[in-house]
Amino acid sequence: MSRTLRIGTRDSQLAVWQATLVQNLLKGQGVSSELIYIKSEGDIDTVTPLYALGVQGVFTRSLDAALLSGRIDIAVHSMKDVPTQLAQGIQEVAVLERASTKDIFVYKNESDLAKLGWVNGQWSKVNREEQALTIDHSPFTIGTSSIRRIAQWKHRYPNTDVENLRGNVNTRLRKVAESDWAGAIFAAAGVERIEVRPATSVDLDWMLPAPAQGAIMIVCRSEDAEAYESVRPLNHPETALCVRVERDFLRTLMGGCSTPISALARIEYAQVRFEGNLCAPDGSELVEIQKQADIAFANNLGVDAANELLQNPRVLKIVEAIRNAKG
Ligand SMILES: NCc1[nH]cc(CCC(=O)O)c1CC(=O)O
Repeated sequence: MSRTLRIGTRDSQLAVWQATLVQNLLKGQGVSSELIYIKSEGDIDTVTPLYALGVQGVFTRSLDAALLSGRIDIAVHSMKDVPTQLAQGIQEVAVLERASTKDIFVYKNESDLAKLGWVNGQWSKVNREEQALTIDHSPFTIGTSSIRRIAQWKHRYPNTDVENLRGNVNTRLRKVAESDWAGAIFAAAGVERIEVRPATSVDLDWMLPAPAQGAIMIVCRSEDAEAYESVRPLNHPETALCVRVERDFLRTLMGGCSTPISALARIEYAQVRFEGNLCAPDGSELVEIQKQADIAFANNLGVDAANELLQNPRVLKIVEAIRNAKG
């Protein structure tokens, strides 16, 4: 293809890193491209918690508009920020091989880790009631604006105060460093890609990530067959399958991003192993599910897991609580 593809990206360091990766991969396929920077609503308002911005796709809508108006040919997204329902006229082209899916806790004082149950380099089982006692009377504050992280954290550690923490990865790292909080939660993929993961951090193995966390998605206009053909070879089928299962789970339970719904699918020995959960926004309830299927039969795994959960009256109550919290 002789055309130079215009790659739309947000201008945060992480977004540019991801778009440059795509540019380099395309170059390897003999496809030339240039980066076009587009500001998103999520970058302009860096104060309001994401779940309170009230619209879906705060990081993706201006890139969608740039695609549809022909200013750019493809857009590169952190896939977990992309609404499960793509905008009309836009299609998924490729999902790159996934990086770490984990959430991590960036802490200030090592002594706080023991209170959280991190003993001898691993997470011990904690019991909500015992935990309530452990960090009772010593105010324990963490930073995050993710309703999903807040709910899972508070489910495990009920006596935590959570402070709003918005902005791109670098801004958030600086805010934590300047705060008097115990620490804050980040996606490992984000801090590892741009090589700013602090040594004072631990993987939150007990927390399930956002659907599609750690995956990069490339989209183009639905009718742009040429862009599709050029970019499609970058697709990593195993990652694409796993993130589709995770997003099916989210969409079937209740469409929308920034909900306290988590999901992770992994391929091991030709099996897709799926884990998902949903939480009441205040962390008081958590219901989880695990399911697996042979790769060849895994297409409906996310939908099936969600439908199985929806048979449970506790789940229906949580879904209701999530809807009301968003009201
Ligand atoms: N919502 C912001 C966002 N979108 C993607 C990432 C990190 C990279 C990824 O998870 O793919 C982050 C930062 C974070 O959650 O700490």
